[in-house]
Amino acid sequence: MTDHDQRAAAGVRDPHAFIAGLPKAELHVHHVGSASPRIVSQLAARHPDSQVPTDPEALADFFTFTDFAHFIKVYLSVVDLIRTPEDVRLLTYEIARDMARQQIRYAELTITPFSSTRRGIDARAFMDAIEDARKSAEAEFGTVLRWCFDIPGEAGLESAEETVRLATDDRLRPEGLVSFGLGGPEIGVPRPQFKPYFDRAIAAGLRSVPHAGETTGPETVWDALNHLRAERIGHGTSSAQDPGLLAHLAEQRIALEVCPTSNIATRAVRTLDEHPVKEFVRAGVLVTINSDDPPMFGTDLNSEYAVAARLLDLDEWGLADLAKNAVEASFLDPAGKAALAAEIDTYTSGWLAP
Ligand SMILES: O=C(O)c1cccc(C(=O)CC[C@H]2O[C@@H](n3cnc4c(=O)[nH]cnc43)[C@H](O)[C@@H]2O)c1
Ligand SMILES: [Zn+2]
Repeated sequence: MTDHDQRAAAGVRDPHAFIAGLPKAELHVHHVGSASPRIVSQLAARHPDSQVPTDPEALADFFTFTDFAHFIKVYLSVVDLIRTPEDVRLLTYEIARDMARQQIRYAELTITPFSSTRRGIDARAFMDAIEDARKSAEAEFGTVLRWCFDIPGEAGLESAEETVRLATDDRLRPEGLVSFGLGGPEIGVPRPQFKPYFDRAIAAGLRSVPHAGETTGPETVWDALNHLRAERIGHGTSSAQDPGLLAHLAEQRIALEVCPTSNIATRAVRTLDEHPVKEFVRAGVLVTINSDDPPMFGTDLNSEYAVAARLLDLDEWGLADLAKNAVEASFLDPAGKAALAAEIDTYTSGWLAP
């Protein structure tokens, strides 16, 4: 009996092994938020004065959040661990190693360069560090990385100006940069004020991918669409409250970057069973599954696919379709999209072959 026959005979539909080998793309994952305990320990060893614990149990406690504001406070203490271009390079390269272990073939990594340049890292050295890590990671692990530079909105328009400068100055702009985002808290940070910065980024050829509707209502998603010309929405959780918005997202093929465990960890959604991902799918919205800040939320992309399989009752082809949604919504070129979609199909057919 093959593995597949044994599983079928037992009536078992545990998707974990299938997901572990499924080639995947990730579209919503943060740079600093991807620092695993292993990476945090390495950085903390370099900077022993830091507030971040290195012991795994203490770190798990440290990464338990009371709300979104608390999450950002903790996030910034990890930002404080990244002090030199070599820290930036190490973090980026090690993230790619962790991605490759999960069969992530392509990732658009959200980076907040303002947080590093304002802490004194030279902009040129920062760009060289991420690009060096990107090239090494692709050569050594086979994972293709691309960058989304995001404005930390709560840090004000000064941060928007600096981010768009770093993203559009021909002498600085890194080769791997494909998109422009907006992160951090949404409450008290209206999206429309960032329109001029998104206009400049879009004019320079970058794609628009702001966070919206993670911690505020559907009007923030409309603002992201109307003012920031969003092509995908980071989270978009509250879109479920507005049927007209869901219809618009579905019709325009504007993907939602859904991050289920993140929404529970930051208390944006009460329980996984209450997560609106089912409503998105029912409305025909292009849903992609992502991990956001995986070690901080005790998850990884494979676990998020397992959550989606349960919430959406997906079989192997359903999971393959989910993986292909991410390919479709990515900023890969058409040949890259076709190749990754074909790899997903080949893997799935092989897995299900008798
Ligand atoms: O770096 C600073 O000095 C600074 C000053 C004021 C405010 C900020 C931020 O708000 C940084 C927020 C930071 O959070 C990142 N992030 C990670 N996960 C999420 C998420 O789920 N939703 C929104 N933002 C998230 C984001 O990329 C920003 O860099 C910084
Ligand atoms: Zn995010």
